[in-house]
Amino acid sequence: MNQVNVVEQLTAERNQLAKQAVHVHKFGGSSLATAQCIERVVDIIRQHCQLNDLVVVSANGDTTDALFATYQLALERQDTLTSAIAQLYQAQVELIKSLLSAATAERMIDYLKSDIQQLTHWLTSTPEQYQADFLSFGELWSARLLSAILSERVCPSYYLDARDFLVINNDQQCVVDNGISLEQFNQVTQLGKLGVVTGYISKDSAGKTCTLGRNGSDYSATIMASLTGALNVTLWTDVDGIYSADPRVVPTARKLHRLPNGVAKELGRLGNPVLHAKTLQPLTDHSTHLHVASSFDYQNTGTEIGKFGQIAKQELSVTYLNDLLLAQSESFLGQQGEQAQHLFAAICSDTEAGYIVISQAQQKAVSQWLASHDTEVSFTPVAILATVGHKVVHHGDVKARFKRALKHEQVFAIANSPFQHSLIAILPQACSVELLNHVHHDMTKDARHIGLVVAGLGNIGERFLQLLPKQLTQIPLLENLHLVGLISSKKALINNDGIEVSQAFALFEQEAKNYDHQLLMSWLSNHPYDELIVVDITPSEAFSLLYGEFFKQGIHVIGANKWAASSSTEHYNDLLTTAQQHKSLWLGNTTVGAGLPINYAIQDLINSGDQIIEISGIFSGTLSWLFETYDNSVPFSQLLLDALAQGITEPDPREDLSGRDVQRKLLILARMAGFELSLTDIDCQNLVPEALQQLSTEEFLAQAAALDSYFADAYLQAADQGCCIRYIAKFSLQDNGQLCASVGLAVLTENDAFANLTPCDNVFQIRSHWYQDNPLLIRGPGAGRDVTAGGLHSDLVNICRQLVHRQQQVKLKGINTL
Ligand SMILES: Nc1ncnc2c1ncn2[C@@H]1O[C@H](COP(=O)(O)OP(=O)(O)O)[C@@H](O)[C@H]1O
Ligand SMILES: N[C@@H](CC(=O)OP(=O)(O)O)C(=O)O
Repeated sequence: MNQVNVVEQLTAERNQLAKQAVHVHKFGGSSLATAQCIERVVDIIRQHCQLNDLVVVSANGDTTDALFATYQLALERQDTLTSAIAQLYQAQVELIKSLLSAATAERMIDYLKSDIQQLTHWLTSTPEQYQADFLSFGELWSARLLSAILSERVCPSYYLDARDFLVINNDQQCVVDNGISLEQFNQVTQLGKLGVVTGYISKDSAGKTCTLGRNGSDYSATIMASLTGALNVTLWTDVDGIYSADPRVVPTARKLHRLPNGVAKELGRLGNPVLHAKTLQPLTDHSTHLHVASSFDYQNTGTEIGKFGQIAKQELSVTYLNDLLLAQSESFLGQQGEQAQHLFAAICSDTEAGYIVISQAQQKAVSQWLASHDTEVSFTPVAILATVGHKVVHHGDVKARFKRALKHEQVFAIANSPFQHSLIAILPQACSVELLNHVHHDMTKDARHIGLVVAGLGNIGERFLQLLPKQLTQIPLLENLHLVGLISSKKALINNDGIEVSQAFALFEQEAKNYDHQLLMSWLSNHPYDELIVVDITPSEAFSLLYGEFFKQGIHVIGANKWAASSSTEHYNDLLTTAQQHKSLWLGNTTVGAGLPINYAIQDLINSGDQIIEISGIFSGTLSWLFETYDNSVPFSQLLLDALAQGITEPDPREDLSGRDVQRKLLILARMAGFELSLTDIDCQNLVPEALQQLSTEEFLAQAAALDSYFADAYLQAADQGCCIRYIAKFSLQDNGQLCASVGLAVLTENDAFANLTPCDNVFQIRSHWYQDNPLLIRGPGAGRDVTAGGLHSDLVNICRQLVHRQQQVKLKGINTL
């Protein structure tokens, strides 16, 4: 068979199997520690697995530790061995009894008794011959138990002892013999059932049991994926992802949402317990997706390991390994040093200084190798502390920061890592909690990645995006802000690796897909950012109805859209409560007065202890223009058509004349000022006579002259008294504690503060306890492309300022989950 045919056949086999094993789920010991944990795992399997997936399990809880301790007692011939064995037995019996029906439990206990008999025999005769066989019981018991539970409660299931098929070369590297393993796997696998496979254990080519090393079940899982062509591997553990440092030790650790393959490999090699050093080895073609998730909080998104763009590559983390040895010898100089580094897969080395750093277990092997070279060697206990990130060795700034962080510490050397993704400091003493926290802080303090989604790409949206590139370069607070989503009413473009801001519109034109609500919501709930901000520049009520969902996901909203802030009291209060519960921020600077700082003024007064008693003014740019300009020299309807032609009114000017927009704005301000009010509490004068209200836009425009006499009369009556007419909004607190609120046409004296505005300007007058007789006035452009887009940018900077120091809580079992 030629090469192509072999590949084709292998691919065909893989594909066939891929249909069977779609997903490999690995549950670590912590996820299977107690009956309650196992119940949770059964739930996860029920929800996430399908028949023919594979489940790989570790020993329950600390069983492997207990087995090691028992083995040690056996080696030392200690009297306590019998009671240690009894404890192993008892722990399993308790799990079996609490999770299975009486009949199945009885059968399982019979199997267990026979295992105990077997292992007692080994441990009391020649334990050293049976170490691996003995340690294998942890995974065997765990797989047998889970499979029995699944068969009783979920689906047909069977357990597989990996020693029945998984063959490795166990001299040092644990390399899998894929050919034989696959062939034997095909013989033992059962179709139409969910297989539960033992992690951690395998056999060598002579059929002897061997283990894959501590934490080796992760490696078992990726081996299974590679053998079966599974496209996904999920490592379910007790933490909801991989963090920038061990979260049990570093409370400020950040979740790494997406880890590039090479970086994950390096983290595993340098001590991160969530990833065994070899976990990524079998996934050479990178088509399999690796995912770390918490079995204690399985709705929460974990860490994805794969191939990602620039944003994921910026992440840094810190890891450490204690109990290592620094081996110094002439033989570690030059080429020989390189050979030794490779042979012992040293943690790090320096072939100019003549040393390698190895694990304590390697001391004997290294000594033997050096003896054959006839050179002296000295071994010194050391630890390492490393900063890990994509190609960090090439980042002078990261290197400099790492050195600065260690400036006052005792460091033997900063060594060359054999891989480009880490910088490694060798410490003459164990890495302390303080040191780890200190270095982690210095390396990651500025790293919070914020995703930005812009919804609504109309006039203001376009301007907002045009301003964005410059904002990102000139405002330090926006340093880690990435545009990741663009949404119009029909299309959406989402890119986790970031959308180039200077080409946002072109990219949207080329790459946006039809808007799919389901897909969008699922992305929003699984986004890989520390924080996500949605800027709503749509006029859509439907989009505003998503705010509640956004808040539940911890997503922040900047709304130019008035619907949510002026919705019913019940809905509005619900939104506020949900946002508060989920620590989501909601800013709406531009809903009233575009970029004018009316919201800041109100908030500042209230936060400072003042009480607002009245707000009034002209809140509509359109109505401001119309009444500032109208002098009865041309009919009102003609002025209205002029305003329409200039884009000053809405396409249907009745939306402006109805007063509803002003009514909503007054409601928003009243709520901002701390009053509970609904739209119906605000009297609203509709300037469109009833007869014109139901017409189509065209019909209305054709009959607009019907408005003229009303406005001419109003104007002339006012002018007779030296006054003018303006559309005013006002709420005020009455002596009886009631709020009186209305919007409508009012007659003002010519020198009134509201009577002499630049057409289109807004004016806001605030009376409070501190500003009673001489009220606070804010006036200026209250609409328009630049000022509204500018107001949205003001909200964006404001939100980023509030988020910059925010820390997300680590979801870690035992610390904050059950
Ligand atoms: N950088 C890190 N990110 C996440 N977890 C870490 C990290 N460093 C150490 N840990 C710890 O690793 C533990 C998970 O590893 P492990 O004991 O192998 O889990 P399992 O029993 O599921 O295989 C977690 O409890 C977590 O606290
Ligand atoms: N039970 C083995 C193998 C393993 O991978 O366990 P865990 O998934 O709990 O780290 C050990 O404790 O080393």
